Amino acid sequence: MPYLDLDGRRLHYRLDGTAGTPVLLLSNSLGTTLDMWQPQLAALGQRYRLLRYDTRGHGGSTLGDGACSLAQLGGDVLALLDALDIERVHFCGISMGGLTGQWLGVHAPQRLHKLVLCNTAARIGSAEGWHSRAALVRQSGMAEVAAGAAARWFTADYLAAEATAVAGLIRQLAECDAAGYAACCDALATADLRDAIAGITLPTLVIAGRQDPVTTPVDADFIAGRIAGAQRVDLLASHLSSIEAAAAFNNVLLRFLNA
Ligand SMILES: O=C(O)CC1=CCC(=O)O1
Repeated sequence: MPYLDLDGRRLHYRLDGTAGTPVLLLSNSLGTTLDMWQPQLAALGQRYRLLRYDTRGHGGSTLGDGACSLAQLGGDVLALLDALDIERVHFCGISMGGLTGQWLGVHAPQRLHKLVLCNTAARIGSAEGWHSRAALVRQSGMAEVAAGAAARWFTADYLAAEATAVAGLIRQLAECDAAGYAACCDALATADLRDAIAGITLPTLVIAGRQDPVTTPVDADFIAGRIAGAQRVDLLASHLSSIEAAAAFNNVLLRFLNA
């Protein structure tokens, strides 16, 4: 289990695949870990070296002094690339990870080849909503947020068909460090890249879930409309489309990256 030490914090990551092949960096959503990319490993790992990490305050990555902003989340990615001596990567992030990708596309495009933004928005939710969710978990722990997550993350059909797999993800969310989760809610509360992403010039693919109630196809249209030349795809899924529609997700991603 490799860890990167960063000023009293540690960042948990995994780098799998053959040295010399292009690196695809995968960035997780709020309340998940690098394990969420399990459905991508076999399909994408044949062609790409896969670099995954737990976002700050999640999984094996600690929070540090407690504060968290989108710039810090983006800075963690740059610190990881520097530490591993990797100049440039393809970047794929989902939801909060997609916001981190947008931040990198704006502030560090020289470290990226192609950008894949999945089930995300240039501004996710509202500051008020994130502040109240942060306050809830700081006060009462993860139980209430975990209880509502399945309906935010997956369609009813997927929940019925894959109850065991979903239960595992929800259990992991319930065990998430409340302080780490809340700090990332704080980061989401202030993250607003609606103007800034117009400056992104990287080849970009924007993926939405047709039934995503959190970051909707309209949010994806907004991003694709602001980034010149961005490609735009809808999948038959809710919020965690990389899990719910894994085969289609992998195909779309490979077609874009391999082109
Ligand atoms: O609310 C959720 O659990 C979904 C979500 C919002 C931002 C993110 O990364 O996940």
